[in-house]
Formats: sequence, C-alpha cells, structure tokens
Amino acid sequence: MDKIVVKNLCFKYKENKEETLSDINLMFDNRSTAIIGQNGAGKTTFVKLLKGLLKQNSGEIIVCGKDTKDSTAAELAKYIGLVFQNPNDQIFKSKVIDEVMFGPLNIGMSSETARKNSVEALKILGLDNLIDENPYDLGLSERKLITIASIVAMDTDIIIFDEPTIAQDFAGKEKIKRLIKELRNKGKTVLTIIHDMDFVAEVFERTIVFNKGRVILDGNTKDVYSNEEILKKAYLELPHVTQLCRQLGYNETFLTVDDFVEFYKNN
Ligand SMILES: Nc1ncnc2c1ncn2[C@@H]1O[C@H](COP(=O)(O)OP(=O)(O)OP(=O)(O)O)[C@@H](O)[C@H]1O
Repeated sequence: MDKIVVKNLCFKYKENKEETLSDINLMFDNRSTAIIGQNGAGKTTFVKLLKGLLKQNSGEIIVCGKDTKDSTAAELAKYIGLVFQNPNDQIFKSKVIDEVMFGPLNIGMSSETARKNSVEALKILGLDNLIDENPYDLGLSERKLITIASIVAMDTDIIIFDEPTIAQDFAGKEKIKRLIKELRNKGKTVLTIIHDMDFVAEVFERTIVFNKGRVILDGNTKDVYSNEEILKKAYLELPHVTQLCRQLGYNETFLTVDDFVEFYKNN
C-alpha cells in the first residue's frame, strides 16, 4: 500500500517570485528511497510539506490516508517523523534520554514504552552508554545520531532523514546504513535526502532526482544511475566505481565495488 500519495503538488514561498516545487506526482510504498538533487532543488521543502510544516499552494498530499491540508503538524507527527539536517535545530533537553523520549511522549506514548523505544533506538546506534550525558557536551556526529534516535523512538510508519551522513565518519555511516536497512525490514517507509551518491548506491532501493523543483528521474537506484547524461545535467556525480566501469567500457551500471567484483568473477 502507498503510505504517501502526492498529486500535482505546487509550492511557492511567499517572498519568492518562482515556484519552489512544480507539479510533483509521487507515491511512496515501503521501498527505502533516496531523494537526491543539487542544492536548492527543493528537497527539504518537499519533505516539510509531507510533514505538514508547510502548506502547498495547490495539489494534494495524502499521508497514511490523511490529507495534510486538513491535518495539523501535531496530528501528522503520529505517522511521520523527520530528522532535520542540523541537530542543533532539534535538540533542547539537557539529558540524552530526556531528549530521545521527548518525541515519543509528545505523541502520546506511555512513559514506559517511550523509555523502552528510546533505549532500543540508542542501542541500535551504539549510544546507550550516553543516556545520562548532556547532548551539548557531545560532538556533532553524536548529536546527529541522538536526533536520529529520537525520531526512530517515535515508531512512526514513515521516517524521513535530511542528510543523515553529514559529519559522520565510516563507523557512523555504517550505523546509519544498518539502521535504515533494519527500519525497512520492519516495514517502515524510509525517505532520505542525501548528497552522498556512494551511500545511496549501497543502501537505497529507489532513487528520486529533483532538479529545479521538478522530479526528473524516479526508479530503482540502478536504473536511475544508468541515466548518466541526465544526472550530469543535474550536476550529480556518479560513484567512482560506476564511473570507472563505464570508462572501462562496461555497459552495465555497477553500484558498488562488491557488485563489480561479483560480476568480474563470474565472467
Ligand atoms: N524559508 C524560505 N523562504 C524563502 N525561500 C526559501 C526558504 N527555504 C528555502 N527557500 C528556497 O527554496 C529553494 C529550495 O530550497 P530547499 O532547501 O528546499 O532545497 P534543497 O534541495 O533541500 O537544498 P539543499 O540540498 O541545499 O538543502 C531554494 O531556492 C531556497 O533558497
């Protein structure tokens, strides 16, 4: 079933002359989905509309059966969680556990379930030893993971990450990769705005490309990455292994080194 249906969506910020989003038509099922596109393409605006933080000028957005135009952001928070790009926009409590439990409590979860979910989410991200710390005493990468845990703990059907890998080293990226796969296996719909094309290739089943407020590509990641010319025009650079294989004359699109090695061994 499609958890989000977007029809003929248009949006313009009052102070801007041009539309930021024009005629967007998309449906989201359980596939893990990356939303990519150059800076200013409209990705963050799009997810803010899904979450009900902005209201469209025209078109329709249905989230878990609810029309976002008739729903408050508080009502939609039960269905859709959004992790902001900058953790400092989200964190305000002085203890990690209180910060992570805030969202679950706010949507009406019992404190017992909120605590259980919060500890579980912190554990998945390897942060359960920081429960009593002040988030502001921690580094940017840990603060970012805490904001991710706090949304995961809300156990919403749809979870959106805005640039989750920023400020993460290899270990942090691996944690986020594992988390996204785990959420997907639990049947959650995970949408992620991201610039890291290698991460997209390794993790996401579906990729949507935004360009100047429109969707220019949408499909399984391998098919989308096969449209080299369109991606180039949108100033998006393919992963190095994909480029290398193309330059070596392979017609097939390889998303990861493992993909290529597997193919190479069998041919
Ligand atoms: N609050 C706002 N008021 C007016 N214009 C805005 C506002 N927020 C964003 N914009 C403009 O809308 C356009 C789309 O911005 P948006 O942040 O949605 O793009 P993005 O694809 O998420 O970019 P990035 O990858 O840099 O985060 C940009 O031209 C931006 O300047």
